[in-house]
Amino acid sequence: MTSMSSLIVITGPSGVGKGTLVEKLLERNSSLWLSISATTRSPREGEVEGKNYFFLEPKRFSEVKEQGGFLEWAEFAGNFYGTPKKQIDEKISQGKKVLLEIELEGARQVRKNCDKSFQIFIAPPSFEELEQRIRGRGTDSENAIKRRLARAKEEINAIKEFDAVVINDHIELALLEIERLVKAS
Ligand SMILES: Nc1nc2c(ncn2[C@@H]2O[C@H](COP(=O)(O)OP(=O)(O)O)[C@@H](O)[C@H]2O)c(=O)[nH]1
Ligand SMILES: Nc1ncnc2c1ncn2[C@@H]1O[C@H](COP(=O)(O)OP(=O)(O)O)[C@@H](O)[C@H]1O
Repeated sequence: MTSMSSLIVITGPSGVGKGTLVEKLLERNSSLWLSISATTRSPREGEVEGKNYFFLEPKRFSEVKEQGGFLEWAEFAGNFYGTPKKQIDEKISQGKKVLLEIELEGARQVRKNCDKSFQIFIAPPSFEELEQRIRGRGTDSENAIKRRLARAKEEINAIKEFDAVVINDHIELALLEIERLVKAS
């Protein structure tokens, strides 16, 4: 089975439910491993260093970037985000499927630079519902919400670039669909 993908990329607009879906996927599938990204964004209430992100000062982020420490990186809504290279090869060689929950530019870099990835786009049932979810989450400033919604339009326009699209309407149905795709990838 040479066609198996060990890198699963999950992309989709902010507030669509990526974090919620990924958390449940990890609980239910022990063969999945989530890559923890580095970011220059400030931690939200309840976010934990090393669990949600590695929170880095911009200077430190640049150093890691210059040293080639990121598999991919991108700027999103005024902050930098990157996937640390360390551990990814190790987890793949242990037989894990590695999940990357990243935005569009990062997904494009992975497509270009990595041998084989399977890329899933998570779409909202509607733009209105997306806005309600971001606002309902209650974690972001009005400015951050506006930037995320503007970016969401560009991301949704890139939907055709992805191997599969899953609409996150009923969460259990979305999870089953992602699990089916991951198994088949
Ligand atoms: N390219 C890239 N994007 C990332 C990485 N980590 C997180 N992201 C994306 O950055 C965007 C913003 O993430 P975050 O600030 O946590 O906000 P949220 O999506 O609104 O919860 C999301 O689309 C994430 O998927 C990474 O390592 N690389
Ligand atoms: N299928 C769904 N139906 C309704 N609300 C959802 C669904 N999936 C996630 N949510 C809610 O939407 C909000 C944004 O989800 P989150 O996982 O933080 O999104 P993302 O990681 O894509 O930014 C959260 O409040 C979450 O509980």
